[in-house]
Amino acid sequence: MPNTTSPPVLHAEGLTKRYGRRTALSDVTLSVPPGRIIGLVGPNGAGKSTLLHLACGLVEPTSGSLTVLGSRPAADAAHLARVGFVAQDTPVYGSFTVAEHLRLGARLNPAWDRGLAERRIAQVGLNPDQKAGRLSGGQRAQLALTIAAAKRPELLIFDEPAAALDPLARSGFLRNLMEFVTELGAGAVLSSHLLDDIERVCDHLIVLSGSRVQVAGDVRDLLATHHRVTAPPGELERLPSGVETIRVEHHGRASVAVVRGDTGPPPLPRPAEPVSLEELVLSYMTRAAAEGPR
Ligand SMILES: Nc1ncnc2c1ncn2[C@@H]1O[C@H](COP(=O)(O)OP(=O)(O)OP(=O)(O)O)[C@@H](O)[C@H]1O
Repeated sequence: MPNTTSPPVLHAEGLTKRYGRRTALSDVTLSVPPGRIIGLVGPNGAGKSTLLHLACGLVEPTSGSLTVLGSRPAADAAHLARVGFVAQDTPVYGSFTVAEHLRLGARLNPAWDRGLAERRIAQVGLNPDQKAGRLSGGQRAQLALTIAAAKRPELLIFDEPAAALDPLARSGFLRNLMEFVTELGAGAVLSSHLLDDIERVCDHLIVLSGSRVQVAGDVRDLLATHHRVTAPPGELERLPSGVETIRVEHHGRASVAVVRGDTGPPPLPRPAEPVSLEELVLSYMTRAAAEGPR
């Protein structure tokens, strides 16, 4: 079980990744304590997969640093075994059966939990003799999740794992993911465009947009420090110091702002209302899109 003396699950300082002249990730600095389920959200091309690929050691930073569970990503075989990765398209070997995938997993991973793998395959109704190439998207995602979890990693990384699944399959998949994380005592990073999913399973949020982190933190803290204020136009242009405007929308005779005040309830001229996680995320994404690349 992770404890408070464990190193941060992710720790980035000035992390930058360029592909040729294209900047995929720019000057990312963040630190996430262990044992969290981290939601990574952002528009297409924001840099989410790049951050996850850096965390798995699949690509190297151009500059800056990143540690995962206290070490350089994929530093050695032992570190590789501590991280389970499920890639965006949940790749499997089409001509291998489900059972062959499990045997391969056992051969490649010293801490392979055969009991967990076989129990999970039975629970989700996968036929061990079925060729993986004939599985549906949902079944493939379940197989990939089972393989990642049977490594008994300390951190599970998922790149849009549920994107191709129908709502019922997605709901089941997320429930399984939560069960695994609890059973393994592991942390997880989950990138998704589906804010409902993020809201359902994540307790830590990172919003990436335009290759930069727009906001990151504990979900409860973020919801406690962000508010919605509605006021006549003009009134929201002069907010007290210590209150940051994230986004303002004008609707006829009213303006609606999402604001951030980190030192208790913001001293606002109008009542502050709570925001949903979706509203918070969209406010940061809208602001980043309006600012354009920096
Ligand atoms: N191998 C690569 N070569 C060149 N450019 C790349 C490469 N991988 C990513 N990029 C670029 O880096 C930027 C970030 O891409 P990335 O895939 O990390 O975004 P994303 O947030 O995961 O997007 P999506 O939500 O569409 O999956 C994009 O502009 C993308 O075109």
